[in-house]
Amino acid sequence: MSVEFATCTYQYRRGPVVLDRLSFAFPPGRTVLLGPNGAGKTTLLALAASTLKPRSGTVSFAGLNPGVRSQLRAYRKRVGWMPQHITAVPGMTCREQVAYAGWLKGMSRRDAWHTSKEALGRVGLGKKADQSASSLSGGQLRRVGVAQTLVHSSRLVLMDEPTAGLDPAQRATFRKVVEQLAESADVVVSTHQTEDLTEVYDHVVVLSDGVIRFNGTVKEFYAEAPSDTASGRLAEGAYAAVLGGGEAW
Ligand SMILES: Nc1ncnc2c1ncn2[C@@H]1O[C@H](COP(=O)(O)OP(=O)(O)OP(=O)(O)O)[C@@H](O)[C@H]1O
Repeated sequence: MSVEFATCTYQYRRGPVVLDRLSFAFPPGRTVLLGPNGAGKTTLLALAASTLKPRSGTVSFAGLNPGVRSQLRAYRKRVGWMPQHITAVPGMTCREQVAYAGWLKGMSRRDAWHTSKEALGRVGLGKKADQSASSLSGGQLRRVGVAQTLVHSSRLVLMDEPTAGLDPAQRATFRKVVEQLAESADVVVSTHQTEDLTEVYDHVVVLSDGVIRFNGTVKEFYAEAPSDTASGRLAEGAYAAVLGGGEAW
């Protein structure tokens, strides 16, 4: 099972056509979505999260189409979305913020409150549960963002540039979170940094100018690198090759 786009077109009101009749399915498992700035990664993920609606074509996951009114709620319950910028809700504790996200996804208050503690524990913030969300560091706030996707037991978790601005230690923690998440959900993580492509992922998708340039396993992706590429630079070499030798960012 995976999220599928069928001849999807998306254009911002006063902006470019970002996706033009795109037909594509994210593979199941752990996928990293690579692409330069402006490639359309956020747009693609926001369509998958149903926060944007395609101008034409359909998005579907688990047999549900978010464009059909009666299926939207069930769709959103299954799909967790972590946007690029997580903001602390003023006056809420971490636990309240996570529980609130669950309630917004249709959980009862009681269930959302109950599972919020566990979700925070899974991202290593159990001890901060009763602390004001506004008092957290940027990296900790992102972990709250991850907990918000865990609270309603998503089957698919979409994360938009979750590692931007994280230090190396926080990146390492994030990789563990992805590994844990993948035990119960498919995960798609977008980034424009090839160093985020680690052994944690099974698949690579490269998007550029709204077009899927590559969709395959990590091994297949590395094979795109020129044969004289040093082993430590395979991701970088493959990315440049897939983008046609253009700038990697
Ligand atoms: N709200 C908007 N209104 C108009 N144009 C937009 C809007 N949001 C994005 N765009 C344009 O759509 C295109 C795709 O943007 P998108 O944010 O999806 O790319 P991205 O790959 O996520 O980029 P980045 O890595 O920089 O976040 C870009 O040309 C961008 O300028």
